[in-house]
Amino acid sequence: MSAHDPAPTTTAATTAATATAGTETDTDPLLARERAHLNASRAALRAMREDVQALDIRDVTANWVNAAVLESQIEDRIKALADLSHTPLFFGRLDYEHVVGAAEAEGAEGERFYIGRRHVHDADGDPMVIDWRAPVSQAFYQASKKNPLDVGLRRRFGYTAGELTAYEDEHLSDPTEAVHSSKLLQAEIERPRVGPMRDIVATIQPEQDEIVRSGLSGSVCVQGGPGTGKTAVGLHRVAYLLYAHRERLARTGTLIIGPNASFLHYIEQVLPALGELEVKQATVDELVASSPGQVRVTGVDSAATAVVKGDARMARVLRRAVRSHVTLPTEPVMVVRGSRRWRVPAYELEELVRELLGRDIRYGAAHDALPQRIAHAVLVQMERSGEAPDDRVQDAVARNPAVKAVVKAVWPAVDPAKLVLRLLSDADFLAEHAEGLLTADEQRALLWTKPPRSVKTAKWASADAVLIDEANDLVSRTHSLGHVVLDEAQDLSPMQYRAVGRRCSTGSATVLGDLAQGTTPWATASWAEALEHLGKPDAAVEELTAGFRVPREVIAYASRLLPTISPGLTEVASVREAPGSLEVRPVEAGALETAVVGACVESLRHEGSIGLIAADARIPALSAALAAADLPHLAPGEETTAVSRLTLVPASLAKGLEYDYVVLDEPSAVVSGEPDERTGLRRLYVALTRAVSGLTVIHASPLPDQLDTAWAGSAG
Ligand SMILES: Nc1ncnc2c1ncn2[C@@H]1O[C@H](COP(=O)(O)OP(=O)(O)OP(=O)(O)O)[C@@H](O)[C@H]1O
Repeated sequence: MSAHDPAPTTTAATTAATATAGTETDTDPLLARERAHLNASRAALRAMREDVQALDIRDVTANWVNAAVLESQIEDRIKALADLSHTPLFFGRLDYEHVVGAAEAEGAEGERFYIGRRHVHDADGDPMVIDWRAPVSQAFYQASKKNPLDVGLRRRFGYTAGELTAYEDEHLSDPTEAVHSSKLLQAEIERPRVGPMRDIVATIQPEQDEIVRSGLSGSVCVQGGPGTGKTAVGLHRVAYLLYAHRERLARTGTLIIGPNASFLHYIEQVLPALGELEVKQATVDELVASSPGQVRVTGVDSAATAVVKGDARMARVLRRAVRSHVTLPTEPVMVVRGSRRWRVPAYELEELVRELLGRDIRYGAAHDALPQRIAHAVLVQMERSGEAPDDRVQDAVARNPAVKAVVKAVWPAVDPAKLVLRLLSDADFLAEHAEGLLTADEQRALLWTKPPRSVKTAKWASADAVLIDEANDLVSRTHSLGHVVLDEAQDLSPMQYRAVGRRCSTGSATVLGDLAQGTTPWATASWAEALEHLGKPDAAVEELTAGFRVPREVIAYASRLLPTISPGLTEVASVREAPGSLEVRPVEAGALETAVVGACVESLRHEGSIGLIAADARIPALSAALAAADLPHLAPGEETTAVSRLTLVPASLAKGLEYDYVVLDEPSAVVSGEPDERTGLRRLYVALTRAVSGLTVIHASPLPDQLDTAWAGSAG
């Protein structure tokens, strides 16, 4: 069989796709040819690596600083050129019907292309593998029978233990060939999930690809139910943007924001596996903690207080409070230089101050500009009286003690942390600036019952750090990055959106989330609102509805909660063909832990990772029960390995994570662990949607009505 063999391809494809190494496929000449290309590509990659290793930089660098920079660049390149045995060099092939035009081909010529994670060329510079992000590769993800994009053949390759063992062909321009679903995609989705998150380059779906490749200048917001690939899409989008706009983003920077450290740890391998080593990751708390003059967070707010602190109206309160430091001058300023005295009258100073207030520049920038403005007024007088002062004179006047004194009185420096401290401790000061914005109750919720003595001794909560960050930005502009990916965005407060928005004010953002998974008291109700706070109201909102994680039966069960927790949201349509399993087991009150441990033991008989998810308050009891049964377990974020596969997951940390088999302990405890029922049910929805292959729910207390009444399945 050859690439252009008229043999019935569906059969050939199916046979080939399901074939494994060591079977008759070893004699398949086509597979042999593809393996030969793989070996030749590997050899070419080795040669590329050796070329870089052999580089002698002694003659080209003028000094040691340049040499050090160049050396580290070379080291990175050597790392990027490593041939990783567990990541195949290419995963697909495209045979175009015609030679591809120069614009799309970029670094590749001809009509046949092998698509892989990186570009590989032979000794003559001819391409052997094309980067998946190159324009010519896009058809691999987008071409269809309906719109073949000039692709005659799309071939997907299957690997077993690093060996090329299977392929699957689609003759897109052949009207007689039936459309069939990809077995390799199914195999990839169903592969056990041990270890950190993996890349999905080989199987990105068309609707995902559109988001991945959307331009750098626009912001995108993706709403998608659990397991629809939002995180995967966000990470691949970063990889794509770095490829398409490498120089610009190297200058401006990219950042991925996730909900907590264990989640960030779970996703941190994806970009390095795609050759991108430079992307930073942070939580919102870490982000604001890194701004200048920040405080140490040691306190916790009540939900009611945190909601007020996170409300966008706080930005206006802070703005008023910052600007309240400006007082209009009532006295003239007298500058003495040599034998002469120059007087700027109060009304002229007032004009300067009013002009700066009206220009809406940052408070700190105006503070820095005012001395120069006053000096300019003095210079005008000097010129009028026949002197010819230059810039140095203006600078000297600006530094004159009389000018400094008037600036200090009129436009004093503001310390953001001290300002927030005063707002939260001084009822009159707060009332003055919150008037017409916050109710008396809201103001009371903000005030510390026992005001701290100083910034250092205050028990700052994380919402306070966000307020300080806002105040910081009112004083001096926050540095903006080129692109920010914000994952699990539904959980941010308006003030947190503003904090993230500042970090991409001159760049763009990818916002990923699911309104139904919002579990903070301030979780966003609509994307339009969230994007407004982020400062990207024009971002395109896309929806992903195909689910790649949760089996059909399990997602259907979890979706019974949707009408209560997020009416109007589309239920995820699972693309998983394997049926998966769902079991709901009621047990006697005293037998809960034993039943849970038993379910973990059963799950461990399967391949892959196991997550035991429970209400946070239940974790100590379950940890003890696992220990008593000699079942070692990990904490979320700790990497599962072939020997250590069971993780005990507090429900509050389950978001974004996934396990092959999930045992869910006592759903009603997960719900009652939250301040209100809707948040509790949303937390439960998150917990119910972490399973890739099977979910066992164990309960001693009645299940929430939404799950129970509608459920006529295998309970018991
Ligand atoms: N096109 C794809 N091919 C193969 N696997 C995919 C694809 N898209 C997503 N997946 C896999 O599906 C799983 C869920 O993806 P991901 O975690 O990105 O979903 P999510 O929408 O962020 O979920 P959640 O809302 O629960 O955070 C992951 O294992 C991911 O690798």
